Amino acid sequence: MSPSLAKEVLAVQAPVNNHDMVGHFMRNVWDDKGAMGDMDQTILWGKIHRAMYQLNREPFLSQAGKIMTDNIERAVLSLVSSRETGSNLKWQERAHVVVHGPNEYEASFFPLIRHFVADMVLPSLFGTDFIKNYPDIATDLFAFDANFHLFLMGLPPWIPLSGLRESAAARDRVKSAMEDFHNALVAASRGERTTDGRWDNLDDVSSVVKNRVNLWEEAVSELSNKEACIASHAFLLWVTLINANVIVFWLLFHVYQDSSLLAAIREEVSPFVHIRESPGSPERSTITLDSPEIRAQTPLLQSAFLETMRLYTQSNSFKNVQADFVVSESEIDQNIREPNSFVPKGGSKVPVSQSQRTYQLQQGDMICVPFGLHQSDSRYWNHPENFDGRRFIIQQQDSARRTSLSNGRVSVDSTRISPWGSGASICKGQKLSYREVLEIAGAILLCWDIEPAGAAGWSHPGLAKAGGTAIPKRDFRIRLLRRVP
Ligand code: HEM
Repeated sequence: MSPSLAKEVLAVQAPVNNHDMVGHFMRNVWDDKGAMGDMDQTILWGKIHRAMYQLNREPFLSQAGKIMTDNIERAVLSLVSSRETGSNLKWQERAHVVVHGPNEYEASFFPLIRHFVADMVLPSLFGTDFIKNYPDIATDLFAFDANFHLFLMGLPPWIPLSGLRESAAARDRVKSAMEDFHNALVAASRGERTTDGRWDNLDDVSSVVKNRVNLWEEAVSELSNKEACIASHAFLLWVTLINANVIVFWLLFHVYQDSSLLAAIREEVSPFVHIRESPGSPERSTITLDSPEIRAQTPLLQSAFLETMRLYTQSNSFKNVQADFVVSESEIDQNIREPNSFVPKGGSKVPVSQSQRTYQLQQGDMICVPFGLHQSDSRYWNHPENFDGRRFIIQQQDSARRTSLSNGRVSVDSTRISPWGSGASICKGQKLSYREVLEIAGAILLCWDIEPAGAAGWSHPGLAKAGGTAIPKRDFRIRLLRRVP
């Protein structure tokens, strides 16, 4: 489906929605026993869903963004470290870190990055007590997600397929953690304190999560059980962890193997990552991130980020049509899709008429918009199978902004892909994840040298199925050297 058609089909005012799909999804994937599909849809798609929009708005963005940035500044120099024990650095434990010498380590690349990113972002939404009480929540979430496609098909956990039972058990643990967390927040909002001290510090839970808990609590009093509420919290945890973490990994994977791109990105980002070295006592070295400037002044890093999204996100948007309506493809898309779509007229050829690019959709139709297909369509992209970190860079004639790129005024064109979806169900974590990926990737690129540990060099580890962005098929060991003394 061409981009202009996708935009029209998913436009906020188009008579389509995914409400039935969400009911089906929650039943199969999150095992909510049909509770969400059965509940009052005006409450679900009214105030409860609307509360999710706050994730893309202030004050949430500044508050959560600050917590995340503080976490990155505190942790990036200890991405791997011989001085920290594994107990408080889960990402090191998962990555099987081996210490080779002062400031030199070996680790499994994907688990290291995936868990590091999880530990940076989760407290900004769910607060520190949640992570303290459930330090293995990301591990469980990933174990569940490994068989996401089987759950989506509606397979019951007892089917003897490899790992399905374990994934279902991990899903149950995630749901039970969310229920415990929900109950703790409800108790705290009533002024009750837990006697065991596990939930004494819920002040740093984000406003959005607290608000959602309150709204669900109101709705739950009308419902026979909490299944829908718990599944909804688990869903938020899932969407937080299945894309950005993986994107950071693939972005680093491609940038580190291209020395000229790596050098150019480091040059571009370094004015906004302030490193204070402490030679002789490296544990006292610090970094601080200039968040607004990282978002405003790093077109090359952002182009590489978008290129990573183009190659690895495989988003599909499913919708049911609620009323008949008509959509039209743009002339540009028609010509790209069918370059010979000209018809003879008066001795010459003119583009096909608007009516030939128009489609009638009927109430009851089901639509799937496969964004990932467009992202790999050679009619839209030169050598779409290759990673080209500069692909989204555009010249910006009228901007005073200069970058370190040799050709002067440049910017990024983020309109060519829609990895966050489109329309009413567009990703509500778009802005937070933009900041998350740029800051984490930028800080790691400046603080660490990374090269493959195995003889196979940078050969691609292949792609495995996952609920969100495609993950690597096999382990990839790396050597890391800290650049900050
Ligand atoms: C690079 C990272 C991310 C990508 C590529 C991504 C992509 C997506 C996509 C494709 C959808 C479905 C859109 C549709 O159905 O049309 C979605 C939904 C959603 N995402 Fe993200 N996402 C990312 C990060 C995040 C993060 C970090 C959060 C949480 C803070 C988040 C929260 C959500 C929510 C709440 C929804 C459901 C929206 C709704 O149903 O209205 N996402 N995301």
